[in-house]
Amino acid sequence: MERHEDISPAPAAGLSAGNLIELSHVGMTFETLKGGPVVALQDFSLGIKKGEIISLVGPSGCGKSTILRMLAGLQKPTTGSITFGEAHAKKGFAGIAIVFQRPTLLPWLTIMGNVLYPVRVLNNRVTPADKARAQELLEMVGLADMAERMPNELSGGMQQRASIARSLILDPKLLLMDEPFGALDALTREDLQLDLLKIHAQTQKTILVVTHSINEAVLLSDRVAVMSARPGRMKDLLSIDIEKPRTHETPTHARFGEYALRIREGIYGDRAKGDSK
Ligand SMILES: Nc1ncnc2c1ncn2[C@@H]1O[C@H](COP(=O)(O)OP(=O)(O)OP(=O)(O)O)[C@@H](O)[C@H]1O
Repeated sequence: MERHEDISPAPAAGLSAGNLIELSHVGMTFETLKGGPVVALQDFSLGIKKGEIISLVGPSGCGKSTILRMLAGLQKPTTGSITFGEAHAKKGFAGIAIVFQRPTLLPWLTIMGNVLYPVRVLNNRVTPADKARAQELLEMVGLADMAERMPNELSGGMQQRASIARSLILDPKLLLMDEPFGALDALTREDLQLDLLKIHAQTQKTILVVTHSINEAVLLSDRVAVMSARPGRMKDLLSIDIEKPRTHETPTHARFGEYALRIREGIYGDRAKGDSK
């Protein structure tokens, strides 16, 4: 619970208007035992705006998870700086929550117990108001009737919904999602993507999503940050101007295809046009 210790919260006054967090010329070099230094990230700058969904896409190994870990306070950049505003103003780790690719629910607790777990850890007790809030969140993610079930009684998609509910229980300012739907089948994945958009419309959370899927990035995002191969740098930053609410039909819009192609070009260069990946 001390994971933010090594990144001092800078005053919110250091942030540009509308930004929740800023990464400024961030670099990360890992020292390895045998292979010498690995430059994972170089000169990466990004302002994350309050209330937006922003995706990071880029080739494997370009430093997406490293950025996420730095934002979570689990790693410190070797160069540059990260300015945290109100995301760190909350008690302990409560300002930032993470959803991983796997649901990581505690198997010995009910779904309600899992959603309430961060409250129990933070406050050492759970109040009726906390329980009511947990039930609200379970309703929001479509699990209203599942509160007393055990995790192994739920499908993978339902477990991931529960972990999204759990991530919201402390009302974080920033929600970090690391390939959150990567382990799900295609249809379940689509459902959860659209449900995440509904949750975002209701909560207006600031959400950063790491994804390997270009279509997922376009569907979910207000902006997409495209990264180059390692050492990861910002290659392109697009605003996705497609109307909301987005639906199952959104990917059929011409503009959706144009954004996807531009991202593909950012990642693959000229190869993108003849590339069916
Ligand atoms: N602790 C570490 N020590 C040494 N190298 C590391 C360490 N963590 C990450 N790296 C290297 O840094 C680079 C970026 O890793 P990172 O996991 O951030 O990439 P990524 O874009 O999330 O990859 P993927 O899309 O495959 O999940 C990779 O080359 C990785 O091998």
